[in-house]
Amino acid sequence: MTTINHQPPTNNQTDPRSPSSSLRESAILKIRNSLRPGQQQMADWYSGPLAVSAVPGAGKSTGMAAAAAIAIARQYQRSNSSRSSERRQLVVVTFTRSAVANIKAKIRKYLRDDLSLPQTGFAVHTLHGLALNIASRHPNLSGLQLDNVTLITPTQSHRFIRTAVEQWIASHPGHYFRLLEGIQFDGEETERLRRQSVLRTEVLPDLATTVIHEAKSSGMLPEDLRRFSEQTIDNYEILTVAAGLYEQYQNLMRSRDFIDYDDMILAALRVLENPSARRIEQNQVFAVFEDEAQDSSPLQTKLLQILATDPNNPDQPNLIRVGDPNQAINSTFTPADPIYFREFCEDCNQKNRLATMDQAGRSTKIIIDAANFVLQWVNSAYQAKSQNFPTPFRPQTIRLVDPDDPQTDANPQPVGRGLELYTPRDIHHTVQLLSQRVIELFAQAPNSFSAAILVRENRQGKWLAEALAPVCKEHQITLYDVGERERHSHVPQEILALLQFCDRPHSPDYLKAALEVFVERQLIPTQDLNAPASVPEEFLYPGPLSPPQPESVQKAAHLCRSLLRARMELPLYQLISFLALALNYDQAELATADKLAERVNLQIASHASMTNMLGILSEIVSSERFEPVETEDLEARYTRRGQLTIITMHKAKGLDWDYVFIPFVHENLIPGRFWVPPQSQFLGDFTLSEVARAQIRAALHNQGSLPDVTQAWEQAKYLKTAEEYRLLYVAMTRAKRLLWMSAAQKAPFTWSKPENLQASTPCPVFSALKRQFPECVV
Ligand SMILES: Nc1ncnc2c1ncn2[C@@H]1O[C@H](COP(=O)(O)OP(=O)(O)OP(=O)(O)O)[C@@H](O)[C@H]1O
Repeated sequence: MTTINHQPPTNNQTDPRSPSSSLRESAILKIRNSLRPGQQQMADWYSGPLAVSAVPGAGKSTGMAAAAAIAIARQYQRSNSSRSSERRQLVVVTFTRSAVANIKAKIRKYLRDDLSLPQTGFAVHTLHGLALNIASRHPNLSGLQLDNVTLITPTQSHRFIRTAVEQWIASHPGHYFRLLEGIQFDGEETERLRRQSVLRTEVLPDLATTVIHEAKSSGMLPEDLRRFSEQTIDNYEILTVAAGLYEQYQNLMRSRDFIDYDDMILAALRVLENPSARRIEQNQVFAVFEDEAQDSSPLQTKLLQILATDPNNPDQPNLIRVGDPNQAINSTFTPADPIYFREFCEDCNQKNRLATMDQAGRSTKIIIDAANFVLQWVNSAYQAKSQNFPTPFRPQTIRLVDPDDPQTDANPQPVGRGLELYTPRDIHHTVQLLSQRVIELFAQAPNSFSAAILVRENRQGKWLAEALAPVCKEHQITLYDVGERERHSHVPQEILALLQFCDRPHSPDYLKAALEVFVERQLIPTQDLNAPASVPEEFLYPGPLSPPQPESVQKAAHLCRSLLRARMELPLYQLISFLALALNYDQAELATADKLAERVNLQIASHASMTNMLGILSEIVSSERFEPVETEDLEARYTRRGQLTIITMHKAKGLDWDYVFIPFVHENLIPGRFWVPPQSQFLGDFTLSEVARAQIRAALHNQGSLPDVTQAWEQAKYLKTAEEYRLLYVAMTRAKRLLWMSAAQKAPFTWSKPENLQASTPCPVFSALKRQFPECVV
């Protein structure tokens, strides 16, 4: 472990003779002694940059809260002794809103109970919250008039993205035609219509959303992208297309006073470019502590670095960044890239300012052994395959804590074998084995343990929740499906899609969007929707001469016609409730739909028309203004004792449970692979969005010449599988006493059709675990 060169500042020191200061010093010492060595290094920080690279369960959050409280106490002393009336504060930044609440509570507790200080002198924010704060304090510089702007999240189906695509197509017929031709095309009319639908509603919106986020949150403008595009040669000129889409989107946003999350960061940075505003902001802050630093994008990092800089000592930002590059699980869908945090760690290391927290007390020994094994196995498998890419994990071994560790029951005793590896016959057998184990565990001590099932995607969770419900009911085990709660947020969007279709059934886009909702709700089988959507009339009302429709298409058409009939027959105010029933919503979703209906009907009461209804709903769907603010402490809700939580691996990050079940460790999902959907294979064996993303990353990381399409696609595939393995590592390290994993011999190929079972290969590292830990194979 590296020792930090932490030196108390000499000029501003407290008068050591003062009784209150020596009391405070002993309180600080007491907190420090309650920390383990790595955490103490954080607590010993006085100034300058410090990187903390911590393994899972090392106590990052705990250490950061203690270090923050100590830093605040020292700041009090400093300003008291200099008799300055100016109070600078500590800014703590973390990734999610629930983590904000958690850290805030911990810091307050240290200040109140241990240090007898007022619970002030600090602020905890998410990065976006911090940026918004700065931007709104200086509206003239940031250009953000908060009363006027509307915040949006540009998803693929967002109307701004769709409009940007349409506008780009209209002004770039040549490029568009090249895409339409793809790798081969015989000019056949139905195929042309189908390809148009794929490009307009799938490929280009996907390219736009990916590129806009990737480029924008790295500080790239459309013209930067255009400049980079000159370095690439490919038939479609993907980066040029991407730059065009980005430009259209920016124009739209600007003309309507809309902003996205990246704009918030950019707005704050604009403020900080101004010397006097920068000074004002910097003078309010004495240091910045960042948790989960592996998840920050380059612009976010820049924001923190500026804010943490003391204008009187600009070379040494007072910045602690804590993270774990091995838990970076957002890089394939956000521009966060563990590369940046790794770089910060290396920089700090050269200055002897890297602390490594490699001891963890969360899990029992065998779980730690298993996680270490996975890390090494994956790294060596990758090294054997290719030397061209960095290994998925930073080599780092989790160590058990010392015997005198402050955490009570650190590295607890295992329950059962601690690690249990199952190979059920099929997923129904998985449910049987899993429920047996759950019943046994809950019977032993019903309310004293926490337990969770971690799934890779919400559809698995939904299926499991249904399969487990009867058993849980019989044994009075509370089942909490986190995904179900989230599904409610889709209600307005789904209702809007169906209403738009009812309003204009002959629009291919609206028809397709409605069909997508049916597929998502599993009311019709998964199918290529572009074909029916490109000929709405023939699809809805096939004439005697039309070619016969396959059964899946007939079912879809039937469903669509029933909606249109309802539109004709029902009064407007009943429409939303009818659609909710047609979508087979569960109780809670129905309640959400009712609430929505009530709200919409109230707003259109004086002018009840379909147009007004659609207007109000689009507003609700496309702006974030209406998003319910989470007030509940979600982390506590997810980890409640005596409850079986079903949660995705992504959401489980940062949390832990006594028993963790990971039931579907199959190769097709972990590590999975990128595949090109059949409908867009006419463009080639790659996706435009992933190629563009890899090229932008290469440009950002100054990797010399940009990769061509084949190389970029290879890089994208590498990034994806590397990240999936990190996700598995995060999932495994959530367990304290029992880690239960399984890979059934038969599983669905896709979880949109869980009933279609086929022979399924386990994730390769699962087989390796079985060989390495034969005593754990059940
Ligand atoms: N010094 C300590 N004394 C007592 N308990 C501790 C200490 N440090 C950490 N813990 C406990 O260890 C567990 C893990 O801590 P924490 O959640 O802070 O880890 P983390 O490093 O943020 O984990 P991860 O990165 O895996 O999310 C928690 O239950 C916490 O209460």
